Amino acid sequence: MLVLPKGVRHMPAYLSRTVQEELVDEVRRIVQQAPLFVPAMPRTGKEMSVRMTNCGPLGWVTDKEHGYRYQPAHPLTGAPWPPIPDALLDLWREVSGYPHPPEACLINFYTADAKMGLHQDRDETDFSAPVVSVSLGDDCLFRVGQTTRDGATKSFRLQSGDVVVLGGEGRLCFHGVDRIYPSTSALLKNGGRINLTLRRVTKPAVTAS
Ligand SMILES: O=C(O)CCC(=O)C(=O)O
Ligand SMILES: [Fe+2]
Repeated sequence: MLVLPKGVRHMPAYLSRTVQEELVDEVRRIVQQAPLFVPAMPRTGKEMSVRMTNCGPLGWVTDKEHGYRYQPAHPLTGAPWPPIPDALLDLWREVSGYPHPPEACLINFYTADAKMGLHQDRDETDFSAPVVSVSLGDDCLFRVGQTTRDGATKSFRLQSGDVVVLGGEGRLCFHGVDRIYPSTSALLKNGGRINLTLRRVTKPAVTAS
């Protein structure tokens, strides 16, 4: 049995094929309004291999000049990001254990040769909310480590419809995508993998009771 760090949950086949197809349709609609952009690393300007867009009140972006950040508008069009689809808000309510909605949904698109290096998700101010991530399309080899970069890592395959939650002690675990397995899913007509990552960015305002 694969034992994951505390707070890291892998839920295989969590989403039905019907819900996966609905989400792909939603992503198509989002990409029409908020086109995929090429993220670049801070300072070096080195381009990442994934293509990205977002939905939600905030979107995660990165470029050479200003680095990793969240902003309410698309970096190329300046338009607000489209709303997060209800199916994803439902998923967040089911699995997050967090009483406030997510603010950002990063949409990563991987072609057959794309990957994502080991990193922590730490551009948010509220780490008490988990990161909830959905896989659609081709399988990938996902790697999860500890909260330090040199900690031991475990690798496992993510398939279309799988959900991963990084929460609690696992919220800041290093993770990345080592490779895509081409032609392992028929969900996306032209192949590739879509990853949807839901995050709470800001601490909710304290309301008087
Ligand atoms: O594609 C994935 O499964 C992970 C994506 C990710 O870690 C991120 O966007 O921060
Ligand atoms: Fe991440």
